[in-house]
Amino acid sequence: MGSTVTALDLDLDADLAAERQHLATSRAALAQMRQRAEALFSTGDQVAGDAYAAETLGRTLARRVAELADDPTTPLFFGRLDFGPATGAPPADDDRPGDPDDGTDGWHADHAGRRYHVGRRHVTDDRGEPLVLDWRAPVSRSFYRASARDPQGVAVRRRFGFSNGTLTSFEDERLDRGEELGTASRILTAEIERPRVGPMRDIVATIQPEQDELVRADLADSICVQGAPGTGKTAVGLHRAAYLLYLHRERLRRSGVLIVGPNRTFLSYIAAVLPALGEVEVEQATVEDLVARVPVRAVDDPAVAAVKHDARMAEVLRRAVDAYIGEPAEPIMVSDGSFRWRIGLDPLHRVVEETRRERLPYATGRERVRARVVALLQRQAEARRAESPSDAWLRRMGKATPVTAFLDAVWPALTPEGLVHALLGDPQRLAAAADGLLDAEEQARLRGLATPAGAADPTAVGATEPARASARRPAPAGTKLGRTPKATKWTAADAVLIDEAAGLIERPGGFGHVVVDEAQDLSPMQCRVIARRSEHGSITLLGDLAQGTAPWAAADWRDSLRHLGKPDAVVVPLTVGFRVPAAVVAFANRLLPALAVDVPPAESLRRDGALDVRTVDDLAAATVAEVRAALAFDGSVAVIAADDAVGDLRAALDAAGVDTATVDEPAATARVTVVPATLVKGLEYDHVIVVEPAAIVAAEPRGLHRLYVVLTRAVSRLAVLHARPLPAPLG
Ligand SMILES: Nc1ncnc2c1ncn2[C@@H]1O[C@H](COP(=O)(O)OP(=O)(O)OP(=O)(O)O)[C@@H](O)[C@H]1O
Repeated sequence: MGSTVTALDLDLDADLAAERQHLATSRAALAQMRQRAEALFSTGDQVAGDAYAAETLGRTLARRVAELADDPTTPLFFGRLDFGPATGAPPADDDRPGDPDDGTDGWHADHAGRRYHVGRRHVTDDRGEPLVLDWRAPVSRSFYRASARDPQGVAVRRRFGFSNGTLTSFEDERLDRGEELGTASRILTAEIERPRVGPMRDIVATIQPEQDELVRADLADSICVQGAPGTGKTAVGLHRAAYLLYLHRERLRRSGVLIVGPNRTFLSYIAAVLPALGEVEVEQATVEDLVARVPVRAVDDPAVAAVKHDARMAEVLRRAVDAYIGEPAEPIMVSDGSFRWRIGLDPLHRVVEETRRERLPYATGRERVRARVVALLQRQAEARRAESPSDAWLRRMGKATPVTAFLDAVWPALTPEGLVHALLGDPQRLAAAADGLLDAEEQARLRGLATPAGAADPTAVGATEPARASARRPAPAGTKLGRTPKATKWTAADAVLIDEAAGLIERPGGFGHVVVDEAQDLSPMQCRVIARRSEHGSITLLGDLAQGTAPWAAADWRDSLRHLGKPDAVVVPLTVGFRVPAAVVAFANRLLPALAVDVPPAESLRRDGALDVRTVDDLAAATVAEVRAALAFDGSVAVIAADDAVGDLRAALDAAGVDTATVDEPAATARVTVVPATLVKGLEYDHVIVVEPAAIVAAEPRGLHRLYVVLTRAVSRLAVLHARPLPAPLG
């Protein structure tokens, strides 16, 4: 084709120029909104009535300023909706014009003939007219859900292409003429094929309809998303958090939203997504962070950890707490000036029994018993003195030595650490609590006495590779019980038990919504950690049973949901992959039959990408050569190997003059990261070089699952280098 300029080209140029103008106007308006917020912030203390009000206002305004930050490299809007003229009557079961638009209708008469730009946040001009609509606004929903079959009143959907914040192109779908691009959209393709660098980005511009359905699920709904690698589970969870915060701002600001991820590396990888969407107040934590009441200074043998993470421990602990509640043995006598009050054994029995039946948190129960004893004293005093005692009298009675002594005898004060310390340190106490739940061998393991099952000599001829690998690691020492809880060296599993105990003793505070990523790896007891924090809220559970690498990894989401206290949550599959190219998915999927999980197969949207599986003699030299070749392309490069091979590979790359980073240095400028296999879950890199799969598999009991995770990290290219034979399913 020649370069004849057609009328259509001129139209397109004019359109593009107009859109650029709208972008410039919107940016200027956002800058003004921010300036106004900053001006309010600096004068906030003058308008607020008192110091407290000034502080609250200051915080609100500071947040507003942060929310209005404009990142010149991210587009302020990414789409446009042109609603057609209102025609015909609305369907009978639908909203009427003028009804509040809840976004669930197919009738948009209120929007007929209007045009909206859809972006990351609302931007209005100085008269309050919208220049950009937040992607979470009800009307923006049509940007994600309208289709040729159900246009929802939209005549044209326009998507914009950007390069470094500059608007470079657009793509129209005339839904009113039955045109729809779906996943054939050039702009979607460019976005998913974009070379990855740095931390995770939001996907607001290209959320797909089945993802949007999850993102916009009701706050009351708990959902579980089962999705193959790269189907956007993490993205969906983060966008759901942002969406719920938008819709229920005040409520969730009070109760809070929590994101739980598998480790710090992952949390720092996703940390920038919510702030980029204007959400700066979401707490992100690992389960270890949530249970960090005690420092972890010891490591359990896997067989011991398995018992501590078992759901039966919840009942053991509950019984252990109950066992502290005793029977009253003698009456209470309190001297009160010239009076002496006496409460006999019968009423005391009734008080304890009644309180026990209420099944309150233990510490609340203790205070309830105290209050009931004081009430009995009060009744006697009133009968004798014919007047109501003062509050000070009630407080004094509550603290009277005989009352406290009674409480200490029948309902002693208890700390979570103290409870677990006593349970692990006292065989009789443990035997009583575990009777019929844990066998003698399991009880011995809890007390650190039993030889862990299967702990044959790891160096013996014929010992399995996992046994040899674990022999290279320092032997786990288990809990080192000191004389007091403080002097005890606790393990990570102990911290979970202590959190369970805390939940029995005190009523924990909860979040309005909790998003749990990589949830397939949670043990039943870890699920309960989260259940306690979402008892009155909802959860979004994200994971892939095929990627379960923990010894207690879930085999069925129903079990996890039960432990999470949300047995009725729906399990929704996501099956379209946005990360891993089809050829790489096909290679990794060869492992699936060996993983013993029932998961729906996923299909990749990506037809591009390259897979190269090679036998090599010298792994280090081949890795260096492969990294050099990868650096010729754009994007990030990761070398992934068994944990104990990482040091040598990094040294080889350093020696060859290749600058490398570790996963713990997210700000590092090096494009090459050397990643231990156990830390790569949830992450992605443009070009992935997997070194010696057999060693990755051999390093741990669920090594094949680990390898499946490792092989599904590549966005564009995967090279697999091996000196030993490939694990059977891949060979
Ligand atoms: N609708 C979308 N548009 C563009 N990119 C998307 C979309 N959905 C997901 N992605 C991209 O696909 C990649 C994988 O997404 P994400 O990490 O959320 O997947 P995941 O299911 O959590 O993967 P894993 O199981 O490996 O943890 C990310 O780069 C994400 O930005």
